Amino acid sequence: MTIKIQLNELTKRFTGQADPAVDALSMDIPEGEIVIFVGPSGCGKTTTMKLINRLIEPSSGRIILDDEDVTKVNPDQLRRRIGYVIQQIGLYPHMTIAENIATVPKMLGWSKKRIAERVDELLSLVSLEPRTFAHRYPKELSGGQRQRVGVARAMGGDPDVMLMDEPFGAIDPINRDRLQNEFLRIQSEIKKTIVFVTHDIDEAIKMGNRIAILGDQSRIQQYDTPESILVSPANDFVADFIGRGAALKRCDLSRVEDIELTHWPTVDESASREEARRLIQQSDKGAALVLDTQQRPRRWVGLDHLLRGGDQPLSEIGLPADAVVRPSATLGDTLNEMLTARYASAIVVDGDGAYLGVVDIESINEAVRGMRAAERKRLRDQLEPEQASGG
Ligand SMILES: Nc1ncnc2c1ncn2[C@@H]1O[C@H](COP(=O)(O)OP(=O)(O)OP(=O)(O)O)[C@@H](O)[C@H]1O
Repeated sequence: MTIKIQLNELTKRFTGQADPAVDALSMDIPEGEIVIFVGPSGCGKTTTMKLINRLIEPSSGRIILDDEDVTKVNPDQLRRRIGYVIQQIGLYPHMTIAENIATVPKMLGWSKKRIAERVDELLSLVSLEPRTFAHRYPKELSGGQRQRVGVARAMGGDPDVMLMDEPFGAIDPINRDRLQNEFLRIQSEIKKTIVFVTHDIDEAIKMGNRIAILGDQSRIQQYDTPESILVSPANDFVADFIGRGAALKRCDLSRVEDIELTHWPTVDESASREEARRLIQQSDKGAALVLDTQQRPRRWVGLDHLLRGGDQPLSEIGLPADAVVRPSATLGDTLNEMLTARYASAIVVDGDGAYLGVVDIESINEAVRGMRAAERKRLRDQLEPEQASGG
């Protein structure tokens, strides 16, 4: 892991303020990752961002970018290496979209041709058709479109680092979700180092490779991957901040393919009712899954259905085999399916629809226990070398 930005005892005291707004913040920001600052209102997130690009000058401490101390370099030059997106977007209203995006490339003295190409490229990247949007003014765009222009403009000079201060804060939930997904897609291609501020823990978990949960004066309460924060919050502050839904949120980070599936008795749809009954009675389950000739689940047949008499074939009794998921489904989505399913379980099938296994409450419980155990092991492994050297 290469460290892109290092903050070293970074402190900001505003004049006339008794306490520092940011107090001796030290952290490493890895290259190519999205690091999220999340914390309550007024804890110092925005101030910290502005310290990194020196829109606010630190009272003390140092900022190291690419192993170079940039605490004292020319701030204008520093800011050309760092893109900045703010919540109110801050597009220049009297400039067209193309001119807005061209701001930094112009300052960098790029040729007209190179700038025009870059503007087109960036508009396409954020899914705005250049011919339609390049010559409009900001007021002729929707909020979400303006937000995308904000992101495109911050990327104008192709900076390695982007600071994004609640970039999707003012956008309605549906468009917000879409912009987040689009942004993650773009990031998977461009792999910038991104510092992203939000006060929404769900956004932090979705967007972050790492999350820094900040308390007052930007004091780090925990700085770790979303998984680790959800499975083992470092203290009560973090636990309160991530809230009661932590186990459920953790489920959104795991996939069916990562867990052990449960196996229910399966029976061919041409088999006899007698055979189905024998299979169920031999198992510890109350039902069997009827599969067609291509192993695709068709029906759930329970003992009660079989005991009810009649001579319809297995394919015509029981209940439809609904709640079907693929291995790539998240456990969160799978839980959702399970809640509406007759047997409180979801059937897992491969790409051809053939039966692979079942996820039930017990498999989810088992998965959560496994995550906790893995987390405990990780913490032990972290502690041991320290104990060895300290002891
Ligand atoms: N220019 C300033 N002069 C004096 N105090 C300031 C200044 N800017 C911010 N502060 C104070 O510093 C603290 C941190 O503010 P900051 O804007 O960094 O918080 P934040 O975590 O980004 O909050 P929010 O989530 O509400 O945007 C606050 O107490 C704020 O009042």
